[in-house]
Order: sequence, then structure tokens, then C-alpha cells
Amino acid sequence: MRYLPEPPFRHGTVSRVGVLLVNLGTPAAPTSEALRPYLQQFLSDPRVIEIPRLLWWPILHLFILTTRPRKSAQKYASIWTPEGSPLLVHTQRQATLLKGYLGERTRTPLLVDYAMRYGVPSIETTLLKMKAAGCGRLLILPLYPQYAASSTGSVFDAVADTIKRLRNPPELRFIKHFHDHPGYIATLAESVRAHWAAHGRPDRLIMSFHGVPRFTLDKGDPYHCECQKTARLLAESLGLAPDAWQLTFQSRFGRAEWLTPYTQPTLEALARQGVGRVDVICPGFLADCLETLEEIAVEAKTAFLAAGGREFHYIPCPNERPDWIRALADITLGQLSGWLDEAPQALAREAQASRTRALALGAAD
Ligand SMILES: C=CC1=C(C)c2cc3[nH]c(cc4nc(cc5[nH]c(cc1n2)c(C)c5CCC(=O)O)C(CCC(=O)O)=C4C)c(C)c3C=C
Ligand SMILES: [Fe+2]
Ligand SMILES: [Fe+2]
Repeated sequence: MRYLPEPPFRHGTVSRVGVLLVNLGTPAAPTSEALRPYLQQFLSDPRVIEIPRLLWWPILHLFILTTRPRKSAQKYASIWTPEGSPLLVHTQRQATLLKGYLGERTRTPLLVDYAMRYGVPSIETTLLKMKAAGCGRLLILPLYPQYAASSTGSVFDAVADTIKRLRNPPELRFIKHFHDHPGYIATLAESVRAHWAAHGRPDRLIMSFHGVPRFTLDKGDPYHCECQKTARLLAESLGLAPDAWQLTFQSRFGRAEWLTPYTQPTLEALARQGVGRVDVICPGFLADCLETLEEIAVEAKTAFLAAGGREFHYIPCPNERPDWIRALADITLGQLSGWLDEAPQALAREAQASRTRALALGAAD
């Protein structure tokens, strides 16, 4: 094994606390040339594709990487912004806003940075950068509210792959999930309420989560249950009757069965049954990206209207919403006890205050 470069150890160096936000990653450009290495890295991850390598390698290289890059590039081109991929832009802004918010509320200087599981900036690069800046303590916060082995689990792997190559790794804490955090639920509820205040109510609210293969549920992945709990808490905090909302799963990849019901066929069936207006929210995504802006706001909308639906509204992700940044800070501070200089009572008071705010906004516990 080759070690990564590290500075010589010095006694008495002040250790700083770092918060590392990690998102999925995105291609560097909306072109087939940029899609190919991105998809290759993503789809070579054994957490994402669980087929034996000997079988998967030829499928990936002979079929998927020869066709998908071009098709996906066209979709990315339709959502690309002058500043780059929406997922990257929102993640960068979330890191900057979180740093500002925490900086005003903690006496301990915190380093906040972000990394991408696939593509750049990589987890290794950012982790080494934070270590070089003096972070002896590091909180890893994957930007996925619900834990799935293929998303959050894979982030943990990548962090482990880096620290096993360090002689002097930082102290580490991992946030596994926050699918039922009152601040997160309140942010979702508030964004729905604001949308309804401006545009009226739909016949049905669809909560669409990213799917995963069905067999992962039977093998112990908690993702399905965590999505159900998020959806139930959101429906409760909006005071919705059981027939006013529905949970679905989107973004199926390949031919195997994934978690059901699937988003697009559900929307088409609803349209055929005479449901005139649907609003769709994607609670598993904290930043708008290809899967929300293209797959839902364009593809699913087109399918719903073509099947006879009248009106389709997409409700955006939390992105840079101030209540979301506050919730993100609350999630972070909840895991930093003992690592900050502040009196524990001050942190507890801040956490309680933000919990009270969330509950006042209607998020159930
Ligand atoms: C919300 C968490 C996510 C889980 C769980 C997840 C599982 C998963 N995804 C694929 C395959 C693809 N996903 C793609 C895009 C994509 N996926 C997520 C999130 C989760 N994926 C996001 C946020 C995005 C958007 C990225 C962006 O740049 O905007 C893609 C790439 C695009 C494409 O070619 O379709 C693939 C491929 C699998 C197989 C999987 C679980 C097994
Ligand atoms: Fe995905
Ligand atoms: Fe997709």
C-alpha cells in the first residue's frame, strides 16, 4: 500500500474542526466526452452495481459506455447553467452558506468544504486539503437524507479508502441519515405550503424519491423504510388526508425490478383516472439536478399531460433556502458536541431553539 503525502507531525498544533459536505457528483461538461469517465467511475462502484465484476465489466464497456454518454449528455445540456451543473452549483452554495451561518454562531472556527463522490473535487483531494489546513477532527455529512448503501454507504467507503492511506488520519464522525430531522421536514413542508399559497392546491401531491434495486430492501438496506418515514412526516406536517398524497420511486436504471410504485407510470395512471392536477416534490434530493429538473420537471410532466392530465407543478428542492441552511446547521451542530469550545449548554440551547422553530412550523417529531 502507498501512503498519501502528509506533513511531519508537530506537538501542540491546534487542531481545527472541519465539516465535509459530500454529494454524488456530476460530469464536468454536458458532453459525451465528459459523461464517459463520470459514468464509468459511477457505474464501476460495487456499491452501485452489485453484479459480479466479470459479468458486469463487458456489459458496462461494450454496451452502456458506448451508448449512454451521448444520450445523457443531451439531457444534461438541457439543464446546464452558465455556472455549470446545477448539482455542483447548489452544493457549492450550500457549503458557502453553511460556513457563513455556522461562523456567526460558533466561537470555534469551523472549516466547511464540499466534495463529490464521483468526479471532482474528489473526497480524497478535499480531505487532504482540509487535513493540510489543520483539521484534526472531521465531520462527514453526505447530502442524502435517507441512507442507502449505494449513496451514503459509498461515501463512507470513499472516506475509508482515503484514511486507510494516512499515517495520521483525522478523528472522524459520520452522519448516516437525517430523514426524520424536524428541520429537514419543516423545510419540505414550508416549500410545499409556499407553492400552494402562490398556485393553489393540487388533486394529489406526489413525493418522488430516487429508486434503488428491489433486492436491496430484502437484503437489509433501510432506504425504503426511511423514504416511507420522511413521506409520512411530511404528509402529517401538511395535515394531508391519506388520499391527498402518494409516495413513488423514480430514476430506474437497467431491467431489474426497482422499488415500486414507479413515478412516471403512476403519474400516467393518475391522469387516465381523471386526476387533473398533480404537484411533485422530490424529498430525497437536497439540490436540483438532472433527476429533478429533467426527469421530473420535463419528462414526467410531458408524460402526465400526454396521458390526459391537466396541470403539473414541480416543487423545487431545498437548494439555498434559508430554512434549509438553518436545518443543515442544526444537523451539523447536533454531531459536534465535545468538539467545539462553546459551553455545551449554549449548543443545547441553539439546538432546542431551532427544534422549537421547526415544530412551530408544523414538522412532527
Ligand atoms: C438520492 C440518492 C441517490 C441514490 C440512492 C442513487 C442510486 C442510484 N443511481 C443510479 C444510477 C444513476 N444515477 C444518476 C444520477 C443521479 N443519481 C442521484 C442520486 C442517487 N442515486 C443524483 C443526485 C443524480 C443526478 C446527478 C447530476 O449530475 O445531476 C445517473 C447519471 C445520469 C444518467 O446517465 O442517468 C445514473 C447512471 C443507480 C444504478 C443507483 C442505485 C443502485
Ligand atoms: Fe442515481
Ligand atoms: Fe435518471
